[in-house]
Amino acid sequence: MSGALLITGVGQRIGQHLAEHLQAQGYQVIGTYRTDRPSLTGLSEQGVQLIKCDFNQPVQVAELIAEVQRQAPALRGIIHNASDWLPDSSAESAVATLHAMMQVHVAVPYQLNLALQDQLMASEMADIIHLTDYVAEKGSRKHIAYAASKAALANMTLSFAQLLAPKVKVNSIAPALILFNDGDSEEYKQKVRAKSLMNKEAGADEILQAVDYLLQSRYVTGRSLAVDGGRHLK
Ligand SMILES: NC(=O)C1=CN([C@@H]2O[C@H](COP(=O)(O)OP(=O)(O)OC[C@H]3O[C@@H](n4cnc5c(N)ncnc54)[C@H](OP(=O)(O)O)[C@@H]3O)[C@@H](O)[C@H]2O)C=CC1
Ligand SMILES: Nc1nc2c(c(=O)[nH]1)N=C([C@H](O)[C@@H](O)CO)CN2
Repeated sequence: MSGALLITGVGQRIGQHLAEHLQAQGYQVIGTYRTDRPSLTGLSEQGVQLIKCDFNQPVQVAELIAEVQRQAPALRGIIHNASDWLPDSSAESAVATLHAMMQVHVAVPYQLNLALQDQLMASEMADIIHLTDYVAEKGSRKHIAYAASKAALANMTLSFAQLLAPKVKVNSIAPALILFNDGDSEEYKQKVRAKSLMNKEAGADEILQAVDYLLQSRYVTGRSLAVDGGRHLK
């Protein structure tokens, strides 16, 4: 396993797990982060190239693109992991919520994919992986803007797969209940676990295994890999 991989949102949880393990596999991970966290020290010591970027700041996104183009003239892949899970807010800030969801889940992935396509094409083989969500196909009563933005991201998988084939494969991974958040109550955890046939919190390794499968494939593109414990059958 080799080549430069851009992973967004590596400061914690799934993104951190992906960065640590893909760097250990021999890829040169370029990881974006927004918030300074103790985890970043370990990633840096492991050799991950860290770039601070708030996707709500256009100048910082432009600087990120220029820095990736400098560091990786040939880019093995982009994993769009960065995300905010905002609940729908009160009416007065509803548009702000929708804009925030579309910015992090749609606008920046769209901008990065277009701006870095020459670098992806310069790699012997390349992958784009969009981290979407089971709710992209199902909807969500309490995260309407979030789910709509993930559905848009899933649709971009179809478009970019057609645009960049055959040199660059483009796929989605659609998770459900991979990691709970600090502060989730036992009552909430029990309720959410019960939404899937497997009735469990999957763990970040399930996403790493899905990423490994897609990076090693020479054929799968334009598809969404569901990692959701059979939630669609409950
Ligand atoms: N956890 C789960 O059970 C599920 C996760 N998913 C998807 O999997 C992916 C990983 O999930 P998870 O690890 O829980 O994600 P997190 O909620 O931990 O978010 C990942 C990172 O995204 C970064 N981020 C958020 N907003 C911005 C922004 N405006 N600019 C730059 N970075 C930003 C944050 O960076 P920082 O910390 O540096 O501020 C954060 O650490 C996400 O796309 C998520 O939607 C889908 C279904 C289930
Ligand atoms: N960016 C994030 N997206 C999502 C998260 C999260 O923590 N951050 N969590 C979920 C949950 O798994 C939800 O599906 C059940 O609690 C969904 N997306």
